[in-house]
Amino acid sequence: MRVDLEDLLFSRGRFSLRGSGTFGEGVHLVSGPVGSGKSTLALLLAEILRPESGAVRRHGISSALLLLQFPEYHITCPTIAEEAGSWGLDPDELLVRADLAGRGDDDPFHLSRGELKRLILACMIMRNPDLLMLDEPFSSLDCAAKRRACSMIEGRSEGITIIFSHERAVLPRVDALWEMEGGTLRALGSVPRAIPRWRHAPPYLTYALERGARPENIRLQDAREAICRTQG
Ligand SMILES: Nc1ncnc2c1ncn2[C@@H]1O[C@H](COP(=O)(O)OP(=O)(O)OP(=O)(O)O)[C@@H](O)[C@H]1O
Repeated sequence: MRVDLEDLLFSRGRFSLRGSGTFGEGVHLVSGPVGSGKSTLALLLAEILRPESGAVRRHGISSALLLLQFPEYHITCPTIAEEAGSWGLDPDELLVRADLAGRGDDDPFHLSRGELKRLILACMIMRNPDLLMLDEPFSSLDCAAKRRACSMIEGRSEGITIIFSHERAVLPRVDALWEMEGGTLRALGSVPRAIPRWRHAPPYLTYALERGARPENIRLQDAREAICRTQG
């Protein structure tokens, strides 16, 4: 199972996106500043946008889902329970998973944006597609909800998960790092070897690296453990 980007080129006004590389099984983080092109890449990978030249080729993938940055765009039903049904999911199970038990009869638009994001993310994780693309899954969430979203993502035992995010505080364990800068995608490689190459690494990782620590992954706890090991 993999997705190949072959010399991708996409232009919109003065903005151009370029990228090549392969997304294999596991969790990938495409990080980069606001406006660097992460959402555009997500739409190209989801085949919603078409490249000017080059190609996105999927191999061995039979199902794909894209979590849009604005979760309102996913809503199609007047109640949360019906929304669950539209995904082919059991409403009670979904509501527990999304920490929204007892809210099945509510209008999805009455949820806060963070609650809505949690709901749609839970729908997608429960559908378990081969290719799951998550555009800014942590925005609008508080720290506890970000941590819950991270464990949902880490709980996926197979398939390809690609996270597009500028989040630099609460992150999940990942297998590979990519960086988007000014429309250019750079493959940094697999974690942990890629961590020192990450220009927009969260401050806690930079701090750990500067002290000679070598975190095994990108989470705060990985940086803490690495510092502990270094200090004996
Ligand atoms: N529909 C559009 N029409 C014109 N320009 C757009 C459109 N959508 C995005 N852009 C521009 O394309 C560039 C890349 O935008 P994109 O949304 O992909 O960035 P991003 O890295 O996802 O940003 P963010 O972190 O804010 O989500 C930006 O300069 C943006 O202003």
